[in-house]
Amino acid sequence: HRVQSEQNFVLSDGKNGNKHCGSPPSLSSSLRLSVSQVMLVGDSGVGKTCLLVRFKDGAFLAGSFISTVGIDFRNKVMSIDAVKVKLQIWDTAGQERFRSVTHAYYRDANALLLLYDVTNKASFDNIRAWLTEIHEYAQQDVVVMLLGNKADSTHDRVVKREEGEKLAKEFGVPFMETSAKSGLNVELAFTAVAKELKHRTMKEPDEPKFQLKEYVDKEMRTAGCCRS
Ligand SMILES: Nc1nc2c(ncn2[C@@H]2O[C@H](COP(=O)(O)OP(=O)(O)OP(=O)(O)O)[C@@H](O)[C@H]2O)c(=O)[nH]1
Repeated sequence: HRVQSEQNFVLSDGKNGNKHCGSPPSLSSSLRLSVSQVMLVGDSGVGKTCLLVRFKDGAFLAGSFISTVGIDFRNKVMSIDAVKVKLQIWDTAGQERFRSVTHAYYRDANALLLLYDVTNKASFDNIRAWLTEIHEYAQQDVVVMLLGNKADSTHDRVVKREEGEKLAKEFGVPFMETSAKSGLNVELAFTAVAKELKHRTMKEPDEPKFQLKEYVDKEMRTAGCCRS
């Protein structure tokens, strides 16, 4: 498949060549490491691979559409409040025939980015089925965020932003529109999830609980809903 997998993340302290692998190091706050698994799910063609490539490489995969086979992953380390958050991001195949492969990975996911394509009504209508599947296979406390991708395609749009907002509200999940092509909200989507996961695993006793939905809503308001 087009995305090359990465494994064995190593965090180096950059001073004397010491390396800290696996479990969170406790030397200093700048070396604290939170590791989380994020899965991209949704119908085939909604733009899961492109979203991941945009986030990881800052590029858009233009040209012919090559469907993901099975599952693939890439790592990205983000700096959240002086903590290194390593996201292991699983790019799943949207095609029905790979569904059993995807099911096997749900259990280990800490967060799910559930995508539909704003130019494809069926992909939006299928979100309910995806949420049922998530409920069945994923951990009860998994973080779920709904993303309406391809928001750059103004002429081909068939799903209004308000429809996405309404569906997300019904299921109590945060929502934003994204574009792997323009970069709209891509960084924000992953940052929001990384913040939530970091707070869950490394919350200081006196730190207030992080409110993911409030954070997303505030960031969207600040940016006038659209930022890349
Ligand atoms: N205009 C536009 N096109 C996009 C965007 N994201 C993806 N595409 C296009 O949509 C097609 C499918 O993108 P992929 O990322 O391969 O879709 P996928 O969800 O990974 O598909 P599967 O691997 O089959 O599950 C490609 O032709 C992309 O170029 C976007 O934000 N805007």
